[in-house]
Amino acid sequence: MSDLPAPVPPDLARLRRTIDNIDAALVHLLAERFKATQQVGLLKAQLDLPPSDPGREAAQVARLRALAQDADLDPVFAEKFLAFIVEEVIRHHEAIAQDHAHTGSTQATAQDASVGHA
Ligand SMILES: O=C(O)C(=O)C[C@]1(C(=O)O)C=C[C@@H](O)C=C1
Repeated sequence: MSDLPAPVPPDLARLRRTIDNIDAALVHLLAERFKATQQVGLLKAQLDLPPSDPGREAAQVARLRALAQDADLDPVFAEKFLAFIVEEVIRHHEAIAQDHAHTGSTQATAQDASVGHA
């Protein structure tokens, strides 16, 4: 019996490299999305708008479900994935609004956030 790890079959290794590339792209895409929503949170706090917008979310869900269907992705999964992200965004918006309420101003402007200074 050897302690060496079992060799990974070439097809599995190739597919895992593709998966790793896709996961990296997802991380970068999510980072960009959160940079944009950070600016939205600052704007909403400055304009005294509520953190969540159920009408906007309903439109996003309808659009993503249709896109998912066209792309052969389970629309239920697409909806859950969006809800997971939006829930986190709303938590961020609430924290920014609280900060704004306590200090009288948000620590960064939406413009600062757009160039990565937030
Ligand atoms: O578009 C907005 O108003 C946002 O705050 C962004 C966002 C999103 O992450 O897409 C988050 C919360 C809202 O309920 C709707 C959408």
